Amino acid sequence: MSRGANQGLNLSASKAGVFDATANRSLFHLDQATLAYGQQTALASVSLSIHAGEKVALVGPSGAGKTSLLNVLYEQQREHIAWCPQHYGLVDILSVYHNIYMGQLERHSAPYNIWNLLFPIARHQQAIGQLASELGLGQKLDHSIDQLSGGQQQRVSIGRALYRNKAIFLGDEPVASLDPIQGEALLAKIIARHATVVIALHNRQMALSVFDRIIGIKGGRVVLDRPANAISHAELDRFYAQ
Ligand SMILES: Nc1ncnc2c1ncn2[C@@H]1O[C@H](COP(=O)(O)OP(=O)(O)OP(=O)(O)O)[C@@H](O)[C@H]1O
Repeated sequence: MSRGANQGLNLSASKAGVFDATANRSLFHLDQATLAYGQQTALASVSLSIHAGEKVALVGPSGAGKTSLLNVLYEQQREHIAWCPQHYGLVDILSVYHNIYMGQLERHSAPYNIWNLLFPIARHQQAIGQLASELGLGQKLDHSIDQLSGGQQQRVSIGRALYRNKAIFLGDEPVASLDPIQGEALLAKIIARHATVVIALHNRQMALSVFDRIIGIKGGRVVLDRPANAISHAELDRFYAQ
C-alpha cells in the first residue's frame, strides 16, 4: 500500500499485547474501515474480526477490494505475518536461495546477511534446500529469478513466506499461476504450517473445499461472510455473476 493510499483510512486496530496466535481471540479487527486511493474508494465501511485459528478465503471480482483489505490486515499484525503479495516482490538478479532467505532477513544483523549473500551459511542452505525441494525447486536453488517461469517465481514467493515461519499467513492469489493439483497441494502446505490463514483467491472450488470461512467483497464492501460449509458452489457462482 502506498503512503497516499492511507489517506482516508479509518481503522480500529486490534491492540496486540502479548501475541498468542493459538488463543481464540481477535487477531484482526476493522470497525467501519475505509480506504481510498485519491478519489477511488477501495474499502467502504468494512467491519469485521478475524480470530486466531481461522482459515479465511477472500473472494470477489477483480477490483472488488481484496488486495486493499489484505494490505490493511497486514498493517495490523505485520511482524507476525508470512506475507505473499500479488506481484511476488522478488529480486530478479538474486538466486532462488537468496530470495527465500529474505524471509528471515530481519532476524539477523546486516553483516550476517551480507556474509550469507556472499558465502551461504550451512544451516540456511540446508533448510532452504529442503524447503525448495518441497516446492519443486530443488534443482533451481542457484538460478536467478529472471530465469524462472511465472509459476516457479510464485513458488519462490511462497517459499520466502514459509521461511518466515510465522503464525499468520496472508496471501494475495498465492497459487494463481500454478496448475490446480500443485495449487491445492501448496495451499494444504500453507494451511498446515500456519495457525491463521487469510488468502484472496478466485478459485471457488478451492475456496469452498480448503477454507472454513468465506468473506466475499464487492465494490469495497463485505457482502458475504459465512462458514464455507454453509455456502454452495451455486451460491458462490451467483455471487460472482450478480
Ligand atoms: N494504487 C492504486 N491507485 C488507484 N486506485 C487503486 C490502486 N490500487 C487499487 N486501486 C483501486 O481500488 C479498488 C480495489 O482494488 P484492489 O486491488 O483492492 O482489488 P482486488 O479485489 O484485489 O482486485 P484483483 O482481483 O484484480 O487483484 C479498484 O477499484 C482499484 O482500481
